[in-house]
Amino acid sequence: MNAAEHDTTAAPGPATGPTVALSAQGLTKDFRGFRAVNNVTLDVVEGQIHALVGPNGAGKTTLFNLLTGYLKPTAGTITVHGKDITGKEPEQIAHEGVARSFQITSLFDNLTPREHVELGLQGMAGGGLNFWRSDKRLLQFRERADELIREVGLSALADRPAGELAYGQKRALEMALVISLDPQVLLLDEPTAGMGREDVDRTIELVKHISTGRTVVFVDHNMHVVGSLAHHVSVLMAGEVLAQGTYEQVRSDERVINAYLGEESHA
Ligand SMILES: Nc1ncnc2c1ncn2[C@@H]1O[C@H](COP(=O)(O)OP(=O)(O)OP(=O)(O)O)[C@@H](O)[C@H]1O
Repeated sequence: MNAAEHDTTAAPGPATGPTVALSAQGLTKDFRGFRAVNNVTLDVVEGQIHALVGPNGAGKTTLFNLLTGYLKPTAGTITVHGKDITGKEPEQIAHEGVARSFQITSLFDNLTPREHVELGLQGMAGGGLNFWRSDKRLLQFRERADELIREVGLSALADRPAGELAYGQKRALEMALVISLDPQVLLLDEPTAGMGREDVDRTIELVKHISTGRTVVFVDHNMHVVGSLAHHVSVLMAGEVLAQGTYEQVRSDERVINAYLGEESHA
């Protein structure tokens, strides 16, 4: 099944079909002779939320790292809005409007959410991540920072040290940092990993909210999250795309049931 057949956002019209935001063609990654990603071809349609799922070791993280430039492919190409970004550095890919979620380790315990976002905005504005800049200079980013913090539901905690935030709140702060880059394509690596049900549901709503006007690719093991968010699902198995389609389509696919959804109980 082809992503183009499930587009929900592109205007009707030209036979060219929906716009592809991010595309992998024949993407392959070998680690010392072990093929972790094998000839993966997939299109992420602009404006859609695209899930990458699959059993442990299927190659999801490797594919994610290839798409964001943290790993270089052994073969194949990656394009963003038609532009070839294969082999480019993560920073160059970020310049093309592709951002990925930060890991929790990138937060500083002593800095508040507001300071984190202000510094992120400062870095993006070309000021670099200079902690010794004057408060006055940072003030210019305050308004936007407060807006982003509000968007992720952290206004009440804006001035608390990040080290005091609960796990789900730290993940929300990471989300604010990613969207502060104002990416067109947002890649979220297991946005609900390690969360309890309440935080999972909050994160689902948050991802829906921040996906407005953006394209989102996410990796997640939680089928409730995938079913709630994804317009399109690519199922990986042993480094290959086993099936693609809507959540309903892939979950009723015999190959997927055999290979993966049998594991759903411990997702
Ligand atoms: N740097 C590496 N060197 C060697 N093998 C690797 C490396 N990174 C990943 N692999 C192997 O590639 C395969 C795919 O791993 P990957 O982490 O991409 O899977 P995954 O689908 O993300 O799994 P999980 O859901 O457990 O995170 C695994 O067999 C893994 O052991």
